[in-house]
Amino acid sequence: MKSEYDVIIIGAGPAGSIAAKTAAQKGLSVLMIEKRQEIGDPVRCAEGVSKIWLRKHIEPDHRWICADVKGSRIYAPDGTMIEMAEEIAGGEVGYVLERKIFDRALAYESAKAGAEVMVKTRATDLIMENGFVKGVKVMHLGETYDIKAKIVIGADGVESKVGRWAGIDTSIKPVDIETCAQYLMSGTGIDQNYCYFYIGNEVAPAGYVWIFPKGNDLANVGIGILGSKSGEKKAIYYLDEFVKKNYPNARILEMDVGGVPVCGSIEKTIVNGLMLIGDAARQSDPITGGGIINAMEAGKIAGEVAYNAISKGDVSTRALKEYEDKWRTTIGYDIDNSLIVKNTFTSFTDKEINSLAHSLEGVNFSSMSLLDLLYALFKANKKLLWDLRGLFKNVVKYELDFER
Ligand SMILES: Cc1cc2nc3c(=O)[nH]c(=O)nc-3n(C[C@H](O)[C@H](O)[C@H](O)COP(=O)(O)OP(=O)(O)OC[C@H]3O[C@@H](n4cnc5c(N)ncnc54)[C@H](O)[C@@H]3O)c2cc1C
Repeated sequence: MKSEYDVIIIGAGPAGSIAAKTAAQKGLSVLMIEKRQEIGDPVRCAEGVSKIWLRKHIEPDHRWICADVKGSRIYAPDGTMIEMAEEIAGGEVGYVLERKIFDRALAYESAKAGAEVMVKTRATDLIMENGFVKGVKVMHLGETYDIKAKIVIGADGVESKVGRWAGIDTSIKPVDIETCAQYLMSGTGIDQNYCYFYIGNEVAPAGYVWIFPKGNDLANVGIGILGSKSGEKKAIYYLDEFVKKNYPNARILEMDVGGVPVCGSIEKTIVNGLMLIGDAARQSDPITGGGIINAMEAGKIAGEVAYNAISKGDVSTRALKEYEDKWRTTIGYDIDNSLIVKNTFTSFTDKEINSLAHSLEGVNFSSMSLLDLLYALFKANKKLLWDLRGLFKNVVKYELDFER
C-alpha cells in the first residue's frame, strides 16, 4: 500500500470492481479496499442478471454462471400465469450467477488491469481539506492509516456510510426499502430454464416472491416486501408461508436477508473529490430491486470520469458533474420510469392484479406492438393508464431530448 493514489475505491462489489478496472485501464494509480476478508462472500443476492447488459462489462464464464434462463413465468394471486419467453429479447434473456465467484472474478479483472486490491481493509472516514475529499482513513489488521487520493469513489453498498461522511443525503425511508429474505433450496423441482415470480398482497405485500434456478435442482427462493405495507410481519414470515405451501419437501441449504433501496434517483451523488456509485448511490431498479448491472454501469462511468477529471487537473463538482449527467440520462432514466410503475403497482389490490393478468394471459409479447399492449392494459384497467401518465410523459421527453 502506498500513501497516495489517483483514485481510492471503497467497496469491492460489482460497482467498485468495474470502476477500479476502468480507471486502472486508463493508466491511473488505483487502490480498491474491501472490509471483508473474502470478496463476494457472504452473498445477499438472488443473482439474476440480463445477458446483454452483462456482456458489456465481462465475457460470460461458465465458472460463475449457474443457469442460462430462457424466460420468466409470472403468477397472479388467482394462479393466472403470464409467460415471457426468450423470443421477447431475441433469444437473450438472463443468467443466474454464482456471485461468490463472479464478484471475485470482477475484482481479479481490476487487479489484472493494474489496480491494487486490499481485503480486510475498512474505510472509517474521509480525509477532508478545504471543502474537498482528499483521501480515506482506513483500518487494516488493527492498524489505522491515512491514504491520500485525488478522487475517492464510494462503492460501499446499501449500508453505505461514505455518502453520509461526504455530506450527501442517502437516507432511505421505510417506504423506499424492500426488505428481503432468501433461501438457497434443493428439491423444489422447478424447470431450471425459467425464473418464477409470484405477486399479490397476500403472498408478498407490495413486492414479490422469486424462484431463480441455480442448476442441479438448486434454486434461490426469496421474497422482497415493502416494509411500510407488511404490518408487523417480516419478510421471513411470508417466505416461510410460501415455502410451506409450495415446497414442503424442499431443503434449505443457505439463508440470507438484506435490504434493497427502491427509492429512485437521489438528488446528489457527487461532492468535490468524490463520486458515489451502485447501491451506495441508490441506483437499483425500484421495480425489480436488481442493482448489479446498474452498479456496473455506474462504475464504468465513474472510472472514465475520474480519468477525465484528473487529466484536466479539476476534481471539483464542476468536473465530476459529467458523472451525474451521464448516469442520470442512462440508468437514471430507467430508474425514474421504474419508480412510476412501482408506485402504481404497489397500490393495486389483488383483484386488480388478477384482472390485469387475465388481459395479458396467452399474449405473445414478442409480436405485440406498444399500441396492442396499451389497449390490453386499457381494457384491464382504465385507471392504470391514467396512473402511468408520468411514464409516458418521461418516454416522450426522452425521445425528444434524444432527437435534439
Ligand atoms: C436479497 C437480495 C436479492 C437481490 N437480488 C438481485 C438480483 O437478482 N439481481 C440484481 O441485479 N440485484 C439483486 N440484488 C441487489 C444487488 O445485490 C446489489 O444491487 C448489488 O450488489 C450492488 O452492487 P454494489 O457494488 O453497489 O454493492 P455491494 O455488492 O453491496 O458491494 C459493496 C461492498 O462494499 C464493502 N464495504 C462496505 N462498507 C465498507 C467499508 N467501510 N470499507 C470497505 N469496504 C466496505 C462491502 O463489504 C461490499 O463488499 C439483490 C439484493 C438483495 C438484498
